[in-house]
Amino acid sequence: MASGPSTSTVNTESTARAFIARHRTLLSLEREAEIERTSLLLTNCAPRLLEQRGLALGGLGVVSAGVGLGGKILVELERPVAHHSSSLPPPHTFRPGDLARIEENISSGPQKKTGGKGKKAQDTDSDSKSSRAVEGVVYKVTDARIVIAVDPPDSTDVDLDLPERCRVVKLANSVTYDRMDKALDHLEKIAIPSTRKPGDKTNYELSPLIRVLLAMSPPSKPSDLGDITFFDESLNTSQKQAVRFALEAVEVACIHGPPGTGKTHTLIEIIRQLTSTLHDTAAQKPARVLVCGASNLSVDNILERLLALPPPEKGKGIPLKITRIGHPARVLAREGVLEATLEVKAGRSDQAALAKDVKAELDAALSTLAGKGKGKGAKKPRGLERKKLWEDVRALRKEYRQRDSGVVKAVLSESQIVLATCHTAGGRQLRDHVFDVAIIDEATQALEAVCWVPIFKAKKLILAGDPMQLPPTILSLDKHEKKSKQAKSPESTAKAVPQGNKAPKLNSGDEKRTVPANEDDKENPLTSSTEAGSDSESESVRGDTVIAEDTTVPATDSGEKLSELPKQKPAKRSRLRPPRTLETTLFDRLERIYGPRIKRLLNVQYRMHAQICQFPSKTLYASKLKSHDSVASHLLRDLPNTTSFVETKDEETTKEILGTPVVFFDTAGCEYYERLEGDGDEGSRCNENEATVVKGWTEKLVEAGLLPSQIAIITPYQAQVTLLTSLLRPEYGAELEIGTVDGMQGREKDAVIISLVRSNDKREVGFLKEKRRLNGKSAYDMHVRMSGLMSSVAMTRAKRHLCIVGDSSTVQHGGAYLKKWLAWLEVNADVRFAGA
Ligand SMILES: Nc1ncnc2c1ncn2[C@@H]1O[C@H](COP(=O)(O)OP(=O)(O)OP(=O)(O)O)[C@@H](O)[C@H]1O
Repeated sequence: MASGPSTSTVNTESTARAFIARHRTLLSLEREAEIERTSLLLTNCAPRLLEQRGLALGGLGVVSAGVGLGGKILVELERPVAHHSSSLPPPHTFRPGDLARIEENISSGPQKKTGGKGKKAQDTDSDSKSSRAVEGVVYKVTDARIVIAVDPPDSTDVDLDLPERCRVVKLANSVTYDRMDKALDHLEKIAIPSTRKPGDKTNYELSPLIRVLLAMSPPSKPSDLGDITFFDESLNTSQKQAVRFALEAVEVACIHGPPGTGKTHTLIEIIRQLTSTLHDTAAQKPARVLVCGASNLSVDNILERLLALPPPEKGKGIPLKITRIGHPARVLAREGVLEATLEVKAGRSDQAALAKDVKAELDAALSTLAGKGKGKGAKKPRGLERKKLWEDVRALRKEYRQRDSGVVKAVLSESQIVLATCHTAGGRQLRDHVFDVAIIDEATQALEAVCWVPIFKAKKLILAGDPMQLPPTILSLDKHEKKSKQAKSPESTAKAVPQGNKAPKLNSGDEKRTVPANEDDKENPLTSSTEAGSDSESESVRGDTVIAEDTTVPATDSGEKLSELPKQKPAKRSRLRPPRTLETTLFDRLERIYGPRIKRLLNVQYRMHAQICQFPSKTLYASKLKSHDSVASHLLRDLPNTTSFVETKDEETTKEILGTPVVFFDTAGCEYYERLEGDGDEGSRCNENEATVVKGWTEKLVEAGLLPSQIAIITPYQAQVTLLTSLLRPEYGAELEIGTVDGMQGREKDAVIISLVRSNDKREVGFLKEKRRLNGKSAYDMHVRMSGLMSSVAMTRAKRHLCIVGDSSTVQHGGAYLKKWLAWLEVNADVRFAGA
């Protein structure tokens, strides 16, 4: 009798099938949302509308266009003052790494598609022959300028042909989605063998790591590494525990690093331990490590720190061979960092010189074919001569490709540590490379599908992140979510959030998660067939409850051995469940499946004054987040640049301005009402009186000796950012950071001022109608941003001083979390009457 697949295999396969199908659906919605946002460019959309939505910057002039970055041309653009009242562009969404097109500025009317030289944009409009367009990658964005890195024109003798007045428009980037789709296809073939094509010879290994990630097997018992000699002895106990945990885990380890707790510090030690040549014994070999991050910034942050490590002492190991993969425009332009890029390293090798020669020959042949060969009056060759030249071109192209990929292979094969963003790890350069360990930093900001790209290349996975900070930005979320939330008032959302000490799941994501699945969900075959009501969102693992269970072991400074840890209760549920939204990250999911045993919490923070840390620690980290002695009592008055103020002013004045960690300017009763900027759904809020209070406090801080670069102003509304920028930039310049919370994640400042904006006689805060003006954030998202995200990200940026300006009587109606925060402020902050 032929034996068919067992019932458990069928069950496992059907679970995997539902999981992958759900991911595919969500990703295709997300891709659609992204295209919808940028497809405005491909429709007859007025440039003004694109600019309003932050997707285009018009009226720019080319300042310079020089070669840099591994042969790319850096085109620097700015707003000429002759044509504009201010050289500062309006708020926009351009960030380094974005795909963008430089095109001729057409002052009004529908957008025209343009052809162009260099890397040509698609020319779909025959009327636009006169206009030129070039595509590239945003390299740098400053207050007044934007720099785009573009490929040089194909032909060596043609300069970039750029219009005099330009517009830069943002383009949809489909590569990331393609790679995620590919990763899901690959996963499907691994998990469900019947989906493989007949004759497919690819090795689809269902490795122990993948089994654990798909909840097919529990994680193996950790190995016992015995005593560990730490490279960095200054690591604190929780960091050492996390290092040991990551090294001893067989398949997967998660490191939970709240703000300023040395997540990167810890990762560096892990990388050093993994790659140490001191471990080159029969039992333990130096590992080959792929280090990825959700963003280029996180990757470069690690790269910079690795490059700054001292070389090993003589006879104690060999220097690490490190290579960074990525478009040079996306790599941090700092000394050393660019040197470690594949492009620069490959360009330096001997083989590269040969490849260059071939490229020169190829370019010359192409020029001749185009009738631009050397010598006066060169003509296009014809007949046999032309045929022969084309044959040469084909042969040269082949040779160039071979030589070029040979160069890349040579550099990468000798690299022990390779760094890339998750999706770049899916590029052709790493096609046949395998690694012992993949590390993903900022894993709580990465979509799960993109994490699978590096996972397939490794045997073991280490994730680092903080599930209490901003989740990945999801554009498609609001479409589905809005429907379910519109029926709900902020108050009803607040009710859904448990109060008190019991199980206050109050965090950046929780407010979304507290909303139960609605009728839409029930009707949705995807969610209903997969128990929409019991998926990872409604069973959120974030918040105090889970962190309270975190495995923080009474420790010695050497860090505990995992094998000695008390046995933990197995997690109640260990099933692979299709996610309801893409906001459920791999980190979240693993925590839900395996419980706290899958992670270690770093519990000492090195950033905030203890009082600034108190509220987030209590509400987001179950009071486990402690302040290191070196920062627990640090104040602005301890900064060297405030010394002369301290020495010349009386104690009361010094304390008022420089000696108070948390100040709350409460505008309740002042009638400092907000204003809706723009019309209807397109509008954003601002509050002029609040902006005046912010300005006044900034002035006081600067008068007391603070540098503008030591201050950040954060507010949830783009209109308030614009207003504050116009009030403060002329005086303090770009050094003073003013922005929404998104740009501040992972950053810190000595003083942070938060302007809450909302103030109205209806006491209304939630479900704001700020449409996708800046980050594709929806009405619902703005509500969340006012509450959980504001706290977990905005307030944890401050090192020595946090100042909040807002109307307590309005803002406390913005949900349970804000209410709790304002109550905490009333008791713990120095509350000052804003109207005074
Ligand atoms: N063991 C330690 N001893 C002293 N200082 C430390 C230690 N660990 C981290 N720090 C300091 O804490 C700060 C934050 O460290 P790091 O940048 O590694 O943290 P992070 O968790 O990655 O930060 P973020 O909150 O930005 O994600 C740095 O100034 C670092 O020098």
